[in-house]
Amino acid sequence: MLNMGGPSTVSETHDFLKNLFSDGDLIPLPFQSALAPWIARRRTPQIEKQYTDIGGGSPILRWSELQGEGMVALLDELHPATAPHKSYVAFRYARPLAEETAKRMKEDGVRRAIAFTQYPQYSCSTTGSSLNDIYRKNRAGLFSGINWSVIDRWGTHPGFVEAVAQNIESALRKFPGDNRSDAVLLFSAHSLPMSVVNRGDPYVLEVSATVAAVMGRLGHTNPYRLVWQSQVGPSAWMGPQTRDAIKGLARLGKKRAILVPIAFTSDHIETLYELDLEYVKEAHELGMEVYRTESLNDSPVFIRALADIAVQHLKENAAGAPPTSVQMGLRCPGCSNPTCAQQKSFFARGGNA
Ligand SMILES: C=CC1=C(C)c2cc3[nH]c(cc4nc(cc5[nH]c(cc1n2)c(C)c5CCC(=O)O)C(CCC(=O)O)=C4C)c(C)c3C=C
Ligand code: FES
Ligand SMILES: [Fe+2]
Repeated sequence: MLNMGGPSTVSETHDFLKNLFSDGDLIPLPFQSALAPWIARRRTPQIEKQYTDIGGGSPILRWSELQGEGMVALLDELHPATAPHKSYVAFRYARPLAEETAKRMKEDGVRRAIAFTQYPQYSCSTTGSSLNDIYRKNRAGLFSGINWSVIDRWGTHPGFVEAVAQNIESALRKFPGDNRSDAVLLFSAHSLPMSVVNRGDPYVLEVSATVAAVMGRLGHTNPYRLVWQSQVGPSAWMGPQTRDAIKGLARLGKKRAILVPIAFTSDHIETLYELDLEYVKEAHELGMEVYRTESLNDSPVFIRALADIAVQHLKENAAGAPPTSVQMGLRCPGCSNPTCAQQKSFFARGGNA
């Protein structure tokens, strides 16, 4: 289960940021190995405060383990042909990193693994970076003997869409029935630099597809927009920004909105800090009544969806389907990262198969 991870305790924040700013697949910097520690050190106090304010760390490891355990328990029932199943978490920037996971998999004698991204929508900066990481660690011998296949995206899977829709419906019930339908649904996803969007990264399209599927499932009961949060630094990022959108809606006289985090499956500082402690509060000051939908966290509908996605993948695999999706084979038209090409051909061969 691939994801970026987060510092489980406040004191791990610096290492998390150092790993993040060292990732050339996410943020290519000149003199990266010198600049990354410097930027990380400078940002640490501010980000440490945010993790302190949300309860002393990121809950992502706890949620990932719970989701993984729930998923494999269902998998043993739904797909006994490949049982027993076991889930491992591999984070890109926090413990457990791929090295640690590789070691545990080796100890357990794993021969067959699915690299299952926990980002619903594909971006080369997220899932792509995690796959590049596994590829590099494999080249260094850490995953030797393991055959791989990949679940690279699942942003329109009906079970995932259902889990999000149910959380929206319960948030909407916080408004009295007669003014529920004028509440604006603001789907909010982590933004991307325009340089990445313009390289041809599929994320913006895929997040839009999730939003369209969720609105279809809800029967278009409410007006909605897709907005983008958490941009960092001075360059141009995908917009409109979530904060500006809320201000704009308040200016237009809108009184009610629901914020829907749509590109991340568990709580993190963006939901618990940025949305809850900043934007919801600011909206109230502007006279709006705003709630946020629950993150998927321990949603049984979501855990069932993860199992269903894996079962579908295993069945297709048993029927002779290739180890990666057709879509994963295509590099961004503007890609100049040689690792992307090597990684794609490695996984298309089934890893070490
Ligand atoms: C699926 C969501 C995400 C995409 C796409 C994404 C792209 C992306 N991010 C940065 C830079 C930073 N991101 C940071 C934190 C961060 N990013 C995501 C998700 C996505 N990022 C999350 C969930 C988090 C926070 C973890 C948490 O607990 O909330 C940070 C560090 C925080 C900070 O210093 O402000 C940076 C930096 C880039 C450049 C990028 C696309 C190229
Ligand atoms: S950046 Fe998208 S494939 Fe390389
Ligand atoms: Fe990010």
